[in-house]
Amino acid sequence: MKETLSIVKIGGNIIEDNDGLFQLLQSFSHMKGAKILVHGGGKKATEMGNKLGIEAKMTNGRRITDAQSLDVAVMVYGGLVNKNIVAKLQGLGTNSIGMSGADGGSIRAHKRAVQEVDFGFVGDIEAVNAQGVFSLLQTGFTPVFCALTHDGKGQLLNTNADTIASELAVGLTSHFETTLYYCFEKKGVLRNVSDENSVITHIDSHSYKTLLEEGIISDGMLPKLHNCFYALQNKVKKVCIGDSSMIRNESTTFTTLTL
Ligand SMILES: Nc1ncnc2c1ncn2[C@@H]1O[C@H](COP(=O)(O)OP(=O)(O)O)[C@@H](O)[C@H]1O
Ligand SMILES: CC(=O)N[C@@H](CCC(=O)OP(=O)(O)O)C(=O)O
Repeated sequence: MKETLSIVKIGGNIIEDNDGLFQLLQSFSHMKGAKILVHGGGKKATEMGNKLGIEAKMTNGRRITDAQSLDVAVMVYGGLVNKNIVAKLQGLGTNSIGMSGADGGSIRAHKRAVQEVDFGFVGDIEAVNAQGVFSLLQTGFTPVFCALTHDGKGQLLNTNADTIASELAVGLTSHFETTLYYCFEKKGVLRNVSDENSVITHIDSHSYKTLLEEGIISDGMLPKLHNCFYALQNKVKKVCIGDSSMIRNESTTFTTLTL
């Protein structure tokens, strides 16, 4: 039987909340077995960009990344956010190691072709170096991935952190039985975004389609759900969306996805 692997993705709003982030990292530290943390930081990048006079442009939950925005993304995701999380996890006794997709050639991508929208330096993932990441896990490291990939020719690219998490989960199914947790500030996918208690506890491919048609899934929720189903279609064992109580096994109210 394969060993289990938990991949936890945390989003921008958790990262902005110091206490919430620390609580989440504590819970993550207590998780048993092989694990990987993937973080975003979109909000922080927008905030830093604003301070530098670089305005954020988003389309369908994805950032249009010109050369200046890419610099901000590299500084914020690969530097500020990643290194703070790694240091906090070290403080909690988890031997974490900060990773971008360029480190160890772990995630190669290509610059997205221009279609209706020119996303600039946004990377679509081509390959995950599962063997390399597996070796880190076997050595006892806990990788902490930021939202950056590389094209193998020297260019860093900005890739949505939800996508990084699902591609890692899929890539590592060759070595592990993988569970993917999307942690954000809400209890799960909500039927009504302004009602915290309207959690949809189960979504399958059929209800997903209906939720999209009804416009219940929008903004940042679009790439998240897309990535959940991509993972399930590619042998990831379990996918859940919820707040940090989900990974503490304290809450039964979160969203579970099935095909
Ligand atoms: N049906 C929905 N349920 C929950 N959140 C939703 C929904 N539709 C849109 N959203 C929005 O999506 C946001 C989460 O997307 P995003 O900020 O990209 O996630 P993350 O925090 O993981 O980066 C929520 O804060 C919420 O405002
Ligand atoms: C291409 C693209 O959209 N990249 C994302 C990467 C960061 C991210 O995913 O952050 P959250 O998880 O906090 O949203 C961005 O720059 O916003």
